Amino acid sequence: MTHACSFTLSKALNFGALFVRRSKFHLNCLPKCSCTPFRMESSSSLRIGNIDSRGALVVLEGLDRCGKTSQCSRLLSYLEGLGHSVELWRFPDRTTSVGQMISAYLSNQSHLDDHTIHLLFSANRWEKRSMMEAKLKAGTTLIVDRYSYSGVAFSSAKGIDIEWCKAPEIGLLAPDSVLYLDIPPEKAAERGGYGGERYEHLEFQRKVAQCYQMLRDSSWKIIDACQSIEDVEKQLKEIVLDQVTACKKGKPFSLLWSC
Ligand SMILES: Nc1ncnc2c1ncn2[C@@H]1O[C@H](COP(=O)(O)OP(=O)(O)O)[C@@H](O)[C@H]1O
Ligand SMILES: Cc1cn([C@H]2C[C@H](O)[C@@H](COP(=O)(O)OP(=O)(O)O)O2)c(=O)[nH]c1=O
Repeated sequence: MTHACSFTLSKALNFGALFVRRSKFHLNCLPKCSCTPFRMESSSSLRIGNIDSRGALVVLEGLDRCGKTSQCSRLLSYLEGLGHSVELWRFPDRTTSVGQMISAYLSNQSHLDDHTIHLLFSANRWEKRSMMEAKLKAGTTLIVDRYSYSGVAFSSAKGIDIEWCKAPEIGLLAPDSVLYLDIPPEKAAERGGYGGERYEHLEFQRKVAQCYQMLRDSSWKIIDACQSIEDVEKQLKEIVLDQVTACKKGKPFSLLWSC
């Protein structure tokens, strides 16, 4: 078990280092705005007429306890009720061996260098990337609880350079919509349920909130998460349905890092 873990860890770190190196190449080669839409050719695309219909990639982001989990499951039921193909995903995905290392770190059972854990979070997204693309192309909408923005916000809140944090995320699929559940850190802390996990401290969450602000782009919708669960849900449903419709009509994919 220890062996398997250290093997995976070394693989993940090699992979991370490779990405940070390759990202320099990417940064130099890509146009300034790397979210230029493009079509990904594949025989497995769902083609309706001459349109590449696909599922939407919808990401929920925000501080711990902002209400992501509650809203993700409501969105899932809503879209399923309308007859859409939809799945709920979350990052970190703690089911993989990389995910188990992350889980041990978050629950303070292991200690890792800040850069190392950052690359593991990123590797955890990369190991799901091809599955993500396949699902979307097959027409399934993915509602994702946390994504690259969490990766960058939480690591840069520790003082790591933000561009360094973004680098290993370059080339992942860009979300069609990022729903940011906005809540003052003090309010989120009042909701309780802060367990023993590593980042569940008010002072750190304040820094994370500031870092999230630097990541906002045109794909973001900011929702006041202090409203009732039902009011938040109503707003999210509208935004998500618009995206699902746009993607069904063949909205092109984009890649991170979004501008
Ligand atoms: N809009 C809301 N108003 C009040 N309480 C909420 C709201 N949304 C979620 N909660 C409660 O806050 C806690 C954390 O919600 P959860 O959905 O697990 O957040 P997250 O997944 O972002 O950590 C839960 O007890 C949940 O019932
Ligand atoms: C996805 C991701 C999460 N995190 C952090 C955010 C959370 O504090 C923690 C675990 O996420 P999660 O299990 O979603 O916790 P919660 O339900 O409280 O939101 O990991 C990162 O630091 N980097 C990442 O890339």
